[in-house]
Amino acid sequence: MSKPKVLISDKMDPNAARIFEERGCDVDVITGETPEELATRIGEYDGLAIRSSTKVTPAILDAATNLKVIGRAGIGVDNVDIPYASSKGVVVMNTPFGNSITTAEHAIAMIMALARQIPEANARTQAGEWPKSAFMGVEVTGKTLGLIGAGNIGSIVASRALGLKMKVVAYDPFLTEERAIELGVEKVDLDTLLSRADFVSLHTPLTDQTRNILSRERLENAKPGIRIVNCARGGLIDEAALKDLLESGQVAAAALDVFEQEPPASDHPLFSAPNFICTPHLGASTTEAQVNVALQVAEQMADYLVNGGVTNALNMPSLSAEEAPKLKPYMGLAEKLGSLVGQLAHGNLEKISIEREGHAAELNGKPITGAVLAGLMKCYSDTVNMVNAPYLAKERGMEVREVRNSHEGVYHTLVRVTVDTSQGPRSVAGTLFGNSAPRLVEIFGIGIEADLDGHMLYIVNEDAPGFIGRIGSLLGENGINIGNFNLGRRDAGGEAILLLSVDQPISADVIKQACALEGVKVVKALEF
Ligand SMILES: NC(=O)C1=CN([C@@H]2O[C@H](COP(=O)(O)OP(=O)(O)OC[C@H]3O[C@@H](n4cnc5c(N)ncnc54)[C@H](O)[C@@H]3O)[C@@H](O)[C@H]2O)C=CC1
Ligand SMILES: O=C(O)C(=O)COP(=O)(O)O
Repeated sequence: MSKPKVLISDKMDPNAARIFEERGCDVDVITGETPEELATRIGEYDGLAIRSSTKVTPAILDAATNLKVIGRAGIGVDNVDIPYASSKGVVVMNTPFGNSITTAEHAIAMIMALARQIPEANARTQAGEWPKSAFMGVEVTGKTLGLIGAGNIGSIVASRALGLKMKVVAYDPFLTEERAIELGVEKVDLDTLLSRADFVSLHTPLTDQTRNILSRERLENAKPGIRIVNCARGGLIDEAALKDLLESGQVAAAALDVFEQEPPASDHPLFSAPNFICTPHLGASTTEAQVNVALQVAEQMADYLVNGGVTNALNMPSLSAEEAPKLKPYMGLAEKLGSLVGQLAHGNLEKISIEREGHAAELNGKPITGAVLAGLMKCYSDTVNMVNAPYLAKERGMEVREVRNSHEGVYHTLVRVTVDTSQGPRSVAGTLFGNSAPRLVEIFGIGIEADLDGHMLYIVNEDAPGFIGRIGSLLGENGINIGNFNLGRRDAGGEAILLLSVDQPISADVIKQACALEGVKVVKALEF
């Protein structure tokens, strides 16, 4: 098998490339390309490792015909179109903790820089002035810091600010009272926060709910002389309003690490505003954080590409490196069962139930469900996989039910897939032989043992003497060699099933001839 290929398209610590190579991937580091250049190149890669500069748009994803995983060496993923990536079956991962301390420290540095006007004092001193009387700072001790967003980074900022003897209030709809007490912060609503805070620091992702959270109106009604720090995302603050309010003095000072448009235009209005300082999206830029996120993203991506392990994915459930090898044969079985149902069932499949029995019930069910759905929907789309299958199923209004039955039946492990069809529920079931070889053991209530592999012929007929000879002759006359012959029947003389594996695809003409044989009810060519 050829090695997975990974492209690192943003500046990343060299440890990332080293880990990819050590873990069995080929890696190219090509940074600074235009979106058009990236679109031309991306088709050859299985993995794309990025920071915030690469924008993974639908156009890039459409061109990424081999892409399986996008790894964000950092936290924010607003530069990746996750719904579109999901619809394309591409896993999106981030490294949610690797740079949080560093970013929190940057926010604290910004607070201190604003409090003492360090950047401007430095610039004028080095320019030959000694402007001692031009600068009068404020102490942070005893001041109130308002945190908008108290997740990983916000919590670290809170602990550092408390160490600086600030009082901390926080607005975060997902912050519980218990967690607020644990953090030593007071949970308040946004208006209260803005009316009480001397300093505000933003630590939310950019979403439809947080965009423009510091709007002109909110800034105008905030405590006069408020100082604002944004080390989260551009787009959270109305930049034009911020400039006006810095000029009027309503906002005493502001520090931005991030801008709505990055890089900002060289004549960005804020650049001429008083008491404004900024850094070029440096929140995560320390040696420690960059080593952390590079190692982590490469480990996670290589684990997925090489072993199927899933960690910190934003669009699929996690699957540990220990679980992945145990689940692999089950996913093979599940996909084949899904595919069998998809090929045999007619009409709209509105309800599907995936039942795990015995050993299978002890495993993480989500990947098994994803694989069944992927197999099932292969009939409708050739780009479906276990990442996008659950999304596609939802889009089609399919009701998916997972059932666990830890009780062991005839088989020590079993996966059963049942769909509701116009003729009532229809189910197929399979097991693993020797814990690794997928085997079909039942179709529509009839016991039959078969390997679902390659070209197959499925026949339902009336159980009567001579039929096997007739079908054997028919295939022989058409030059079709039978590899495997599997039989099952409901009862003697009743409905019987024949599942043959053959060495070549079966033509429509042969199907027609088989349909014409006496006692035949259904004939279908299957492909696995
Ligand atoms: N400047 C830089 O270089 C860096 C920036 N970041 C940014 O910082 C953001 C926060 O990172 P983490 O703390 O790790 O994320 P997190 O997910 O741990 O925390 C985000 C918090 O925001 C809260 N939140 C969501 N919607 C909200 C709303 N409408 N109002 C108030 N709070 C809301 C969430 O409940 C959560 O507690 C990231 O999304 C990223 O955009 C992260 C790393 C580096
Ligand atoms: O991790 C994040 O969310 C960041 O914003 C860091 O961005 P960067 O990797 O420095 O481009």
